[in-house]
Amino acid sequence: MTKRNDAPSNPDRRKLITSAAAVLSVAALQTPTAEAKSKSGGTQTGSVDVIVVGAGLSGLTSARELVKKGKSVVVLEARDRVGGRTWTTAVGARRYDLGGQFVGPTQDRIRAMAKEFGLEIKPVFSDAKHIWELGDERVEFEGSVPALSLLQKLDLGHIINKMNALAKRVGPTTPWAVSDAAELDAITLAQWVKENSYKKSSRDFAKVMTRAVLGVDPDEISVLLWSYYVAQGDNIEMLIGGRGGAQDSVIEGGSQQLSLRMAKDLGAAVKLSQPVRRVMHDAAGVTVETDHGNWRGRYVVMAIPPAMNTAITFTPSLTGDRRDLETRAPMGRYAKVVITYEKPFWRELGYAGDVGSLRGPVVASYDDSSNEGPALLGFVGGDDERLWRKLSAPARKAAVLECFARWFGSEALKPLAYEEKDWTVDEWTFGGPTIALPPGVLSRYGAALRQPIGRIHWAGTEAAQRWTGYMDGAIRAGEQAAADLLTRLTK
Ligand SMILES: Cc1cc2nc3c(=O)[nH]c(=O)nc-3n(C[C@H](O)[C@H](O)[C@H](O)COP(=O)(O)OP(=O)(O)OC[C@H]3O[C@@H](n4cnc5c(N)ncnc54)[C@H](O)[C@@H]3O)c2cc1C
Repeated sequence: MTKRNDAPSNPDRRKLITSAAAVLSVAALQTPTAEAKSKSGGTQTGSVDVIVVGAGLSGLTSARELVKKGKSVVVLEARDRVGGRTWTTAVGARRYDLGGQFVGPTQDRIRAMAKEFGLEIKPVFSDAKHIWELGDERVEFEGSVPALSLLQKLDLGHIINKMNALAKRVGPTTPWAVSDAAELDAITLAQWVKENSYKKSSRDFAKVMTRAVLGVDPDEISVLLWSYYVAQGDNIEMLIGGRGGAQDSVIEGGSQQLSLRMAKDLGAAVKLSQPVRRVMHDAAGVTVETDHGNWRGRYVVMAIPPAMNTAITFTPSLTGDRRDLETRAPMGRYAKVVITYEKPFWRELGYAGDVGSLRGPVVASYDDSSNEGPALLGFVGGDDERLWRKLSAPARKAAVLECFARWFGSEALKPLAYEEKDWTVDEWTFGGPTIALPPGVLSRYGAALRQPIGRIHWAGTEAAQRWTGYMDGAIRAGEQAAADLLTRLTK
């Protein structure tokens, strides 16, 4: 069970808690009767303005914004903890993030929330040598430009510039509306890179990039999806960048603290271990069924990955574009490993700890040292994850440590502790870090990512209009869903 031990520290937050308590007591008064039978036959547990499904960053943000404006909410969460794809947990005697972690310079919403909670955002160590391992070739370099041959650099620069220009044209909000959306959605990123590059190193680069960023190989996603994703995060350099990029900084003490702090403020409104099984909706309201009873609300916010909705029965069923989207929206194949050490031996050898590699299974690594002590982290994504997942636990660990030993020497084989989390086999996420839409989906069904259906609104990072797939996007989408509902609730 996740600990919730943070005390309120500033007057604004105390005000929020007080208003949350007031709203919850009003909600309790509105409860028809604690044991009354609902229309569907289950036990009626309570009645609120808005039911939020999912206590990740997005759902909790929605709930928090609604409570701030005096609305009553309940947040129903399947797991026995809040935070969803953010999870700060024990790695040996220390604590690290096994889910979402990095914060970039233009991720304003997560930065604002961290600041509000008094959490420190610290740059990742990166002022040393970086490693790229493409095929059997290993290149080491300092600064941001990899030590490739002139022709390789020109070729890579060419496709990066071309992709950035395409992303700018497609834009971060309605990629399905560009005139050639169907055309761009009909080809895979792999095809596009092949047609627009001459060097194998550029194609290898694309594979490292999509495995590390989305947990898929370039032949699995459409070029429209990738341009949209790049546009949401500004440009490729920002998406893949360490210092100055999306991997610039981390929240000291772990990202899950944001959700823990929000849940603490929301108090009894957050219900853990309550998987939602059914959502009944009509013109009068919504009834949401969990294993522990039913909740009645005026609206519902579904703050879970699109594919997770397919495990819930909607009555009447979600027909049309939304259902088509959900059944065609796989998550990336993504695992994260954290390895702790006595000392940061890689730094002593002049390395930053970050690597991009195609040799597998670890596709990207970073220095993960914090106040807790020295550590390295790695991602296993795309096809490598599929193969790695099939190994025994000791073989998976050995394969990961082998990567770090290849990069930083045999000291890497003597960790204090090792922990892995394969989100692909997680019951309540189905993969990570986010959806990776294959060709033909975004141009047809993209608008359904955000379009409410009657009293059902969609949040979750996948609904964001900036930084989709990221923690920042989750917060933005949560804020947007709350703002939309506040407009409807005050009509
Ligand atoms: C390994 C990994 C690394 C990542 N790294 C980064 C990073 O460095 N930086 C970054 O910004 N982002 C990163 N991300 C992405 C980031 O974590 C997510 O974008 C963000 O946390 C999503 O939040 P959310 O609230 O939208 O969804 P979630 O966190 O998925 O929350 C949804 C919640 O709904 C619950 N749920 C699902 N089904 C039901 C149901 N039927 N009933 C009730 N509850 C249900 C789930 O248990 C979950 O708690 C990473 C993700 C992963 C997996």
